[in-house]
Amino acid sequence: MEVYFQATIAAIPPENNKISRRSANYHPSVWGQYFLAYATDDAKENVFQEEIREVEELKEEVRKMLIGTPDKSKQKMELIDTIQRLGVSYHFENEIEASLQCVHKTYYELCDDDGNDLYTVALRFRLLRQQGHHVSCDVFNKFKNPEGDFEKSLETNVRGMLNLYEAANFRKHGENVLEEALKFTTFNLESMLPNLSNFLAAQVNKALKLPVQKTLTRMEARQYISIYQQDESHDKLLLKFAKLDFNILQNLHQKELSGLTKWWKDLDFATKLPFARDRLVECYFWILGVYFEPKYCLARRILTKVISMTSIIDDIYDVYATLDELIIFTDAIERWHINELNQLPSYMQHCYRALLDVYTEIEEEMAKEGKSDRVNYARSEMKKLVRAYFQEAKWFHGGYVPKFEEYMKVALVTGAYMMLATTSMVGMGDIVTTEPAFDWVTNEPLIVRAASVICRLMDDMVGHEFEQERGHIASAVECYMKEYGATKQEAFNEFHERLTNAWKDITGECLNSNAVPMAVLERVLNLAKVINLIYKDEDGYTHSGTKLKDFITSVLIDPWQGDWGGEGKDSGGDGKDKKEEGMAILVVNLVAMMGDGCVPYGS
Ligand SMILES: CC(C)=CCC/C(C)=C/COP(=O)(O)OP(=O)(O)O
Repeated sequence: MEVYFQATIAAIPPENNKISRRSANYHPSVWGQYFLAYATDDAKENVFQEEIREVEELKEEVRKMLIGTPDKSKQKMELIDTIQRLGVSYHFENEIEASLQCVHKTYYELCDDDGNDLYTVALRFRLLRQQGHHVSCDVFNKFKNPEGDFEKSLETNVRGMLNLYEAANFRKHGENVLEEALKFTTFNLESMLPNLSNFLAAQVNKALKLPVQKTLTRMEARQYISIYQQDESHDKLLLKFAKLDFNILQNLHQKELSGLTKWWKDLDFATKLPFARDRLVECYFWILGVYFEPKYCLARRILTKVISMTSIIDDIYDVYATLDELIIFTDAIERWHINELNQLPSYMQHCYRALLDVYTEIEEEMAKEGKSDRVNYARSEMKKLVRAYFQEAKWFHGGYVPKFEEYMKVALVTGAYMMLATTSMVGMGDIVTTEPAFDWVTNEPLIVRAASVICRLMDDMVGHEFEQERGHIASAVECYMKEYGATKQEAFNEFHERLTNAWKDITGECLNSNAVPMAVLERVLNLAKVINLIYKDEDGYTHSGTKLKDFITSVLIDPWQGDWGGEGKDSGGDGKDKKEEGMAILVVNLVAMMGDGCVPYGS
């Protein structure tokens, strides 16, 4: 590595006194210090002991309901699906896994018994694949006529069609029957949409926009609770439990975010590095998509700090720094030692110190569990990322447009998903076995490459025009168009195909999880889901005042209001006012309730 940097330094002229810098004019933070207000308050927490007891009781009732429903029945499948969509399945992981294993063992007989009940066959298929169990898609062939087309009679079966659509989204490569099913169901669901009741139309619309395969648990819970309570046959107890649990998790997350806001405020990047995106809350939401469960609070805190630092570093490389400064900065990160500080310009010093501090803190945390060796993997991935940032900076400053594959080789790293996938495992506790799991993830397994492809292509498709205007390295779009003499539309068509393939790769890898546990694969899958949510149609992270602000409000600010039984309403509207309405601040002592060793930040 050192030889590489010496050679580069020699080729670069000395620093110019008149430095011309780019600017991206990023908007300031949407949130400022809003979440500081949610700091832990012991006095308030004690007030809600009653709610804690109630939720615990409801949880046990739901558990009984789950255990009491026969494993192989259609009712059990529906109950599991509802529990998962309501966002409460993390309480019943063992019960659900045991039940689905049981179904998996007799899968083909069960599908035979279902006859032509498409709804149940498709639901079972999806639930099993979602859980990482491989089952064959041949079970759908029986719904085709002798000509090889799906039966015409299915076209009026909305619920069957909807389940087949959701199942088909869990296809891997080479599953033609599912390819056909996806086309068939998408076309028919779109055509029947104007004639459906409001209740069904809401479900179909939601599925067409985002299939279950790509939904994030907290976002899905927020939306599905609304849908479920409109279903006349809904279970009141389950609905109440889902709403209360949503509020409790929201409260835990608010408190975590309060602690992180304090950390961010003290760093004061907004003043010291005003050219950079100030997006702590958006970064926390990103990582909340990766893991929301209380047991991952340490992992969440680690990864939020790392992604927030990455965002700043990305802007240093992409927007502000001169190439000369980047040479020294890249070298300093490679050496990773506080002694490097003095040679850096003062704005870089601030970032460098904060970066080293974050990893030192992680190391100290992990040492308590005897797992500090994991941090070496994370640090080395950060160095790899920064080397790739530097490579892109050299391309930009040299006016070089790489060939498409040459670009992708570097840009898959600069998307940061390889680094984040590795770092996501650091704080996950004993589910990760240090050596095999970290050796696996740092060797760029297919699932991590596929998530990186999704990240890079989605980012470049929505961001390339804005970036080119202010001066930025050629993106995948420009590289592809230049190399192949293609139009923008042709480039986009190619990228859409690559995105579809990447999702199939991810599904396939989740069904072959021999190398690492499903809990680890899920983090990578979730990273892909987050970029898909935030970067669909626009760069919602950089321009975070619209779409992403609404997502954050719905998951992190608006609680569910009273009337837990049936007609409870989605609070909507201004979260701050609602927050002050009593139940809105469900200040619960989560440490006591979850009993999982989760310590809120700062305590
Ligand atoms: C996944 C991570 C690290 C998220 C943090 C924020 C970030 C760097 C987003 C991509 O920004 P960008 O569109 O400027 O990225 P790039 O410069 O790589 O195109």
